[in-house]
Amino acid sequence: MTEPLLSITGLNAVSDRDGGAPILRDVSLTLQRGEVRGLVGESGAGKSTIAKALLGILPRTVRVTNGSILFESHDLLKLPAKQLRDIMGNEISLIPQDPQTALNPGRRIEAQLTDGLRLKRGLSSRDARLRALKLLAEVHIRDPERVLRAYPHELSGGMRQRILIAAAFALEPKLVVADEPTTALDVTVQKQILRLIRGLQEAHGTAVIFVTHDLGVVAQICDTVTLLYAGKVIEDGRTADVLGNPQHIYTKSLIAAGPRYDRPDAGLTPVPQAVFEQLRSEIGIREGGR
Ligand SMILES: Nc1ncnc2c1ncn2[C@@H]1O[C@H](COP(=O)(O)OP(=O)(O)OP(=O)(O)O)[C@@H](O)[C@H]1O
Repeated sequence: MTEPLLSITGLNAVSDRDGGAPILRDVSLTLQRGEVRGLVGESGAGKSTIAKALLGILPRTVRVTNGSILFESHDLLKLPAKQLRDIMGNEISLIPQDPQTALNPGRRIEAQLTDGLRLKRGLSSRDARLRALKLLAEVHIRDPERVLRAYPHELSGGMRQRILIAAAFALEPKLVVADEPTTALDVTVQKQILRLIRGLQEAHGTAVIFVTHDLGVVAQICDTVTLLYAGKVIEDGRTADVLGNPQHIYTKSLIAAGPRYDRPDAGLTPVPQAVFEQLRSEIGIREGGR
């Protein structure tokens, strides 16, 4: 196998907000170029913490105590601020969760899409505009000329999310981190957006880390998946293997709990309490604590 694009090894983090409670417990995962990996787990599993560590935006109250995040040959946890800034936005970019707040309300879409192309890629205003028009066409926006002139509030939530996706791919990054990008959207738009992200990553050969709490989303767009619980990797592998032949009882229960994108009429079966007890004892979480 070729050298991975990204390799997280033995990552441990604690919360200084919560008296040093563990947030990540020995997390390791790899990502090949062009691979789409889902990071899945319930609220508090540590998905966003991993995404933030990748983007160099961990809050001050989260402290990494051990481990490395190798992106190509650089350990993102050890890189000087300037080099880290060069990588972020250029080689690693983010599709944020909330299209309502992620765009600057006071600037036209053109300015927001062309800044990076001019400042980081040295394109002239004219070339940056042409590139922005092409990007908008790639995310299937009709009438891209009008959209470039618009302010965010003049566009629907689905349109704004498409623009954020275009922006994330604009500089041809090697890795896009998508942080629950479809949570705020209704189900039909959600499917379109997932297909769009998959189409763009295939066309550009970009690797994607896709943060979600939804196994249906994983089934739809991820090649591989890492399932987390309480900051611990519970299962990891190719999506078809993990979903088709789950090894851990937690994974089995989650799949049974649905809703399944391929079984939309299946009922909801909550994960049994005994499964959480088993998980907590395996991980070494004491009663009531972390
Ligand atoms: N700013 C912070 N400072 C300290 N601890 C934090 C901070 N943000 C989150 N945590 C803790 O880190 C743990 C993991 O949170 P994280 O947000 O990574 O989980 P998640 O899987 O992304 O959940 P969600 O789906 O709710 O976003 C939680 O126990 C949380 O209390």
